[in-house]
Amino acid sequence: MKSKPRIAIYGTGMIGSYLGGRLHDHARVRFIARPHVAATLNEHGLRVSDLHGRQQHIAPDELDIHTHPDAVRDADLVLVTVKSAATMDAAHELAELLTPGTLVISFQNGVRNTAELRAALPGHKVLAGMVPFNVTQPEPGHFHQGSSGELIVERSDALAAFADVFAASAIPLQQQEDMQAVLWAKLLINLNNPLNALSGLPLREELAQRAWRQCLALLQREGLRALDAAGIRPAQLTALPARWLPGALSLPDGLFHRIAARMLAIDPLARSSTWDDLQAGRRTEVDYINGEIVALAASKGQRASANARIVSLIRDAEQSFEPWNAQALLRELRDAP
Ligand SMILES: NC(=O)C1=CN([C@@H]2O[C@H](COP(=O)(O)OP(=O)(O)OC[C@H]3O[C@@H](n4cnc5c(N)ncnc54)[C@H](OP(=O)(O)O)[C@@H]3O)[C@@H](O)[C@H]2O)C=CC1
Ligand SMILES: CC(C)(CO)C(=O)C(=O)O
Repeated sequence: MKSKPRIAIYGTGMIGSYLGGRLHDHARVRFIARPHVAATLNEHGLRVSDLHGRQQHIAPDELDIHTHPDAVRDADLVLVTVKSAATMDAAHELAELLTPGTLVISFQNGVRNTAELRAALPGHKVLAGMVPFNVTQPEPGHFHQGSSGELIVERSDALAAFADVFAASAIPLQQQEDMQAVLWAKLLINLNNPLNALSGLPLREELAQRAWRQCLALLQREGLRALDAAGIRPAQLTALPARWLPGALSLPDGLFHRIAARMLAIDPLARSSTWDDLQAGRRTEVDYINGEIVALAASKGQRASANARIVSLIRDAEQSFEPWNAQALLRELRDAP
């Protein structure tokens, strides 16, 4: 019988815990975690569940948890699941430790993590990945997938040894050639992250309200304009092409709820990872999401004023959080200089 591959989770948080938990029965999963995360998992074990009703619990003594990066040494595959600002540090740590030729997949939001990992890990195969769904932690050690979608990874022969493991773990890998198109399309969706955080509402409640969707439409229109100018065509990740999303989002509530029911098929408690960061008092990824649109627009001689305003509002919220009213924020974004 073939032995199970060794998969290391580098950065055990929402996504790392969930993916690692799912993979546990079909691979030798090793979690590289911060001490407080390791303590939680060692006390409660790891429970993973999803909105389709799948449940799995792994007892503490079955988990292989480490708080030192050294534990990554003998991995066959490393899943990088740190936030974007931590990628460079993770890349340098991995460069010291990985056996040459180890496969690395970035399962992170943002469009530059894979390039950063590749630059620091020239002797390794680094693939871009994308997580379409949301993960929350309803109670310590319990990680819940609150929306649908399949993992997407850059097409590569190197995945042959792992594709069956992911499929058997009910997180199949969809392989695609043009990952920049996928990552930019995901980034357009992630433009909602700061809005969700500023709303103080779960995603489903926020997106059910037209004024919040109009804020998102405004941010996406600026994004699409910048992508057009740069000649980047975002992939289609939702039922509608990216280009049609601002129009659909701007529809009155009744009509939107009828035509976009799938967009609202989200667990009632799910929130964006930017909300998680604000709640935990961490610096958010806003520079790697809305900040990317501001930078791309500027490189093409355009302005993305609404996205720039959102970046500065999130900076303020990182210091002191006050939820926004949707109409007030919409006015603020429309009036952004
Ligand atoms: N949460 C979600 O629902 C989704 C998240 N994503 C994306 O996935 C990526 C991961 O997000 P998420 O899981 O939410 O992030 P989390 O902050 O929950 O988890 C990342 C963990 O990695 C730790 N970490 C950072 N650097 C290191 C290191 N060098 N060694 C060991 N541990 C480290 C962090 O600790 P510390 O905080 O102390 O640095 C943190 O505990 C992000 O890019 C995010 O945008 C994508 C889709 C959905
Ligand atoms: C899944 C989604 C889009 C949820 O907002 C996300 O990527 C995030 O929270 O960072």
